[in-house]
Amino acid sequence: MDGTAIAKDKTKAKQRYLKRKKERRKINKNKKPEKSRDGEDTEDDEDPEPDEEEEEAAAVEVAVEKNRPTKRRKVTEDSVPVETLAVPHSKSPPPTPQASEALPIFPLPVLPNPPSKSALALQGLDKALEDASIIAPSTTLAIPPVDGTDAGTGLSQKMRKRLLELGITELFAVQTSLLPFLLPPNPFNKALYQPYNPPRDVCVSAPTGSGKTLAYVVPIVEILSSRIVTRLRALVILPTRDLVMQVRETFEAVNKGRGLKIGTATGQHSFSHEQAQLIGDRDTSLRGGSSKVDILICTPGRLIDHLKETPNFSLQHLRFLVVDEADRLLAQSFQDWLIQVLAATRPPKYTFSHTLDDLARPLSPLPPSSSSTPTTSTSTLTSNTLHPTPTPDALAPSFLQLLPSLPDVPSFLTEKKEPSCQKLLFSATLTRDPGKIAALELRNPKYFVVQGPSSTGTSTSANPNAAADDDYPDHLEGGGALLDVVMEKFTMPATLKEHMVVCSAYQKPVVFFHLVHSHNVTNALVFTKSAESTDRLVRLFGFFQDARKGLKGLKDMKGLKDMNGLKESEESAESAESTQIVVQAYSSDLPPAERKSILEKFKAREIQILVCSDLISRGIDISHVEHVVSYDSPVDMRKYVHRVGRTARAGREGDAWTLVEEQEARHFKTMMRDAQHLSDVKRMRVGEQDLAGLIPCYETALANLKEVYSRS
Ligand SMILES: Nc1ncnc2c1ncn2[C@@H]1O[C@H](COP(=O)(O)OP(=O)(O)OP(=O)(O)O)[C@@H](O)[C@H]1O
Repeated sequence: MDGTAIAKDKTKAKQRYLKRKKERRKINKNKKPEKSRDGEDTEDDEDPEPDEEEEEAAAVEVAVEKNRPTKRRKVTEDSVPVETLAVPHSKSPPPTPQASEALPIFPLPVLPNPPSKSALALQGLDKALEDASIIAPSTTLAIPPVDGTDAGTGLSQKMRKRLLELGITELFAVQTSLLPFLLPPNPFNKALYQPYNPPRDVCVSAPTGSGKTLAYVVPIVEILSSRIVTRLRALVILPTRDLVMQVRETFEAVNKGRGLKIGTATGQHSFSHEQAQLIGDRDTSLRGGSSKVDILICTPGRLIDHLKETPNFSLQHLRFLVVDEADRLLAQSFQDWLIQVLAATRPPKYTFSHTLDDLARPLSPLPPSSSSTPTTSTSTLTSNTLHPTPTPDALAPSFLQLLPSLPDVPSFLTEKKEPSCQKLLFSATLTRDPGKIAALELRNPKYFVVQGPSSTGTSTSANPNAAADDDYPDHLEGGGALLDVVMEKFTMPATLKEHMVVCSAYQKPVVFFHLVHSHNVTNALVFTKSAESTDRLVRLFGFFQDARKGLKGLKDMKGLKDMNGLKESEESAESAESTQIVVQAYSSDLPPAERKSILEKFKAREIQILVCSDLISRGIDISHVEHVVSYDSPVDMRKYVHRVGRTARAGREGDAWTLVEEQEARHFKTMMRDAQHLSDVKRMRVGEQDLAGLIPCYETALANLKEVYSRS
């Protein structure tokens, strides 16, 4: 706007201002204006002439207003009482002229309180989890006498007899609930095939060493014992070979006298050797498959190899699919193993329009995307394509559609049938990741959770009076225990004692030696972060022991009793000299046969300390393990739970020691605090005076180790 325009506007504004003033004066004259008693002018009594500033303001207002789409009034916070904001317009008293001009004040934006972790955890909670059976870890149930009733356990006389022979006199918590569920009284629900009323899937979360293996081995043996023809009816998938061997032993022990055939596939033997163990007929094509085993225990990699390349290897007859250490296996995407396994348990989406040639074709180990691509083959049954049709019992009911049939005549053959495969998932740290659980395509899953008294709210019967968590919905039974499950607060064995020692990196090996010599930490599993770390610690320990022996020899030779600086070392050497501790490395670098032999020696107590990486942190069950040392502290809570769970199994006592380097202490404590577990881990202080006696031998061992590494 140029100067002339502003001047014009200024004049117009002034004229308007004067006009309004004149009108106001007229009105005031008519109203007989009052002078205040003290002579001050009332509000309306203004200067006869607007001063320069007023004019300026009026001019600027005009200029600004021209650019505004609508006129707005400036409202200060003080101008309208806050309370009026809460009153709805319709109910408020007629506004005063000033109040009516004011716009309501809206509260300043503030961030809402963040939802609590527990509230977040419960969002979108799976219905199945809401209905979980929460079992107190202390629950037990005596095995009913062989000649009596099963007392609701579902166990047959034969099974009760066998368990008692194995020294099992009572059922552990997880078994007390799972056995009756998997072995219901109704024989139809125990049938090998249940095409019209398939069984519910099961997810089990129970602490380490709480007897999950028997909880699935017993029902599988019970139900499969009714079979007449051997078919592959139970598939157990585990993450490592060592676990496969261990679970096989349990199956063999329970199956004794039942005649079920048990096989393994881990890649320990040649592929053709395994094929010969698993499949009876590899030459003819059999739509129903062929199996020499009733139960197959395997690792996922080898299983996929057989699905792809072993003729007549079929999962159509599966009654049980067990995924043990489920969270670990679900984290492995190896060859999409899960998708392939699930697809192989379902019938391909074929129509009834197959030629008999289709039936004569070799059984494709993996039907091409069996669930997703329907075949397009058309029916042309001619006499020269006729082959002997497979007997119906060779096919599982849900696969009967592979038979040539009479599509226009509704019959039991055409009625929809579900695969009878019941999925059983187990872990001490079962995942709650909805994506991973969804990938399993569970059928109406039932959760069983063995959970200790909750620290977060109302709990299992073991702690009914615990304070309720505010965020916890009332309708959820099991109270805070379920919240703990959802928030992955894992339950530890009640008989486990946990300790942590914070030390410097330099001190760590000697703190370990101190634990061995002063706290009798033998019959121990020691976890390191890598195979290399395992190797270094074992060598260092060897040099340390040699140095102590040397020191003892020196003492004997010189008859030294009070030699300055050596006294303490001598004493500690003396205390350990009687027991030469055998320490052995166990790592993935070793060939399978050697690993097996080392484990056997450890079980036979020929080795007192086994140093290993996390290779055997899951599932391995060695009853005499009294101590677990996390020499390198675990990076996450799951690892911690599985490591410490190698001791204090089946109700036995055990100690877990975690050596935490100073710079890792914050991470470790935060991890424990987040899992609401920090208060359960007792801090043990190891002072310099505790280590002084060991330092000379440690220094010697370090020097020797350095020399070895500098040579290689
Ligand atoms: N009812 C029982 N009575 C006595 N011992 C039992 C009973 N059930 C299981 N056990 C023993 O308890 C030990 C631990 O069982 P198991 O290996 O099945 O634990 P788990 O729950 O699978 O542990 P992890 O999560 O570490 O794999 C085994 O030695 C097993 O033989």
